[in-house]
Amino acid sequence: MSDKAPPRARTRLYLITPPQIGDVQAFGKSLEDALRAGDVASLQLRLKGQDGMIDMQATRNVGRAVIAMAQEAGVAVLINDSAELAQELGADGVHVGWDDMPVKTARKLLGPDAIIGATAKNSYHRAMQAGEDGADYVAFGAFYPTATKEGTVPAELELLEVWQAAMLVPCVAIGGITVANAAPLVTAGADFLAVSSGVWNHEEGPAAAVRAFNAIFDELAP
Ligand SMILES: Cc1ncc(COP(=O)(O)OP(=O)(O)O)c(N)n1
Ligand SMILES: Cc1nc(C(=O)O)sc1CCOP(=O)(O)O
Ligand SMILES: [Mg+2]
Repeated sequence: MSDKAPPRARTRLYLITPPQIGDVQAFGKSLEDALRAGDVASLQLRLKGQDGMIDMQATRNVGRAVIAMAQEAGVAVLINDSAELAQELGADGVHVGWDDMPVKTARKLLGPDAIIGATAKNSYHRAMQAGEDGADYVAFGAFYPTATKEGTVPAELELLEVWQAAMLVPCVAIGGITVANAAPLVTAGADFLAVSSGVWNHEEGPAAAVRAFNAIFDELAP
């Protein structure tokens, strides 16, 4: 038996919805095209009101339109902030931040098979705690400036390097990621890149963005 750590897996894309969606049908079509364009590991429904809090009704509307389609395409669907809503909508899991439900509580509610992700911002300590509490991944960020979320803190590549070398819990990189700035995060050890505007606002459209991210992952695959 070998005591060597298993080889690192190829980095994968973790899509995050725009915070507001005006036309749910048009978004559904755009998402379907994006999911057909290349590998996408997961999709987070992150619908926010003007106050930055989860928009429950928008999440329900978008969820009913896209969750089954994404799951049929092999994409795990997570709901931002609300484990209860994840349960109600039949999603695969929830992403929780520092001010949201604790990881342990979400696990109790959703059970052992649910995917529970946790925000670590730029804190290795918070990430360790989330891993100990049973998170399936930890998310470091923000690696680049972003207009999608207020109040982010800058994160350094070294967090990914150190985490990848020492820990088995997968790490996600988030914050202002585009096809133009993704490569260093892949090389540093991110298991997943979580991307919102870098996909939905790509100049050639979301499907082209998914293709371009996957080309980067292929090129830099370990
Ligand atoms: C994959 C991923 N990472 C981090 C976050 C941020 O979560 P949080 O700090 O709770 O902030 P909001 O997204 O709720 O504004 C995330 N959503 N997804
Ligand atoms: C939701 C979120 N959380 C962040 C964090 O640093 O924890 S940054 C961020 C915004 C992600 O969207 P975009 O890809 O458009 O920058
Ligand atoms: Mg949150």
